[in-house]
Amino acid sequence: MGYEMDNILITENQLMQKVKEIGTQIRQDFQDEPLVFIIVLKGAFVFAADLIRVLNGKVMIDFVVASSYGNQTVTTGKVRLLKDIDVNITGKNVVLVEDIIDSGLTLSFLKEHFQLHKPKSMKICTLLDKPERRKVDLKADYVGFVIPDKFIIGYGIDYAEMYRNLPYIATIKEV
Ligand SMILES: O=P(O)(O)OC[C@H]1O[C@H](OP(=O)(O)OP(=O)(O)O)[C@H](O)[C@@H]1O
Ligand code: HPA
Ligand SMILES: [Mg+2]
Repeated sequence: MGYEMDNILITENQLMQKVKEIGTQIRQDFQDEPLVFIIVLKGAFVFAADLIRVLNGKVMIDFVVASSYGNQTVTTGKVRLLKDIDVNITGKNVVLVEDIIDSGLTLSFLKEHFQLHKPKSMKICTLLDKPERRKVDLKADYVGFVIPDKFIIGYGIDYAEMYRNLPYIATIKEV
């Protein structure tokens, strides 16, 4: 038993349009204040690469690597922080950039982790939100698309490390 791509859920054009909208909104909210984007790898790398290029003004970026799914379609429940940030975020406006919030465990772990650094503000920006599967109470400040309870792939997001290269978001089916 395995999985393969099923239907396209969000097209390349829809993604581009939404990324522009989110970028405009963030800049409007912070005006000309400098921002630090913390990008949650691996999944958020494609979304973040597009997002930072539609954002005007001063933007610093850094990366964390967090993993909790492995080769499964359900969370292991254990978030492993494989790489932490290098930049100093104390007193800075921070935006955590994620590809998807599903159970919410990854971001609630990271949010708590970064609050210890005492940033000036911390916002959560996610391309996709799957609220039906939440295990912890977590809300994002910027959400691209609210999606149904289906395992998705593409645009940086994987199943067992595959499919990150797809330019769209698709569902998978069991075969
Ligand atoms: O809300 P949650 O249930 O925690 O799920 C969301 C997280 O799961 C995925 O990461 P994953 O652990 O698959 O690592 P990856 O980014 O390297 O694919 C995704 O990129 C998010 O970081
Ligand atoms: O739907 C998903 N697809 C891929 N990775 C994920 N991590 C959390 N939810 C998902
Ligand atoms: Mg993954």
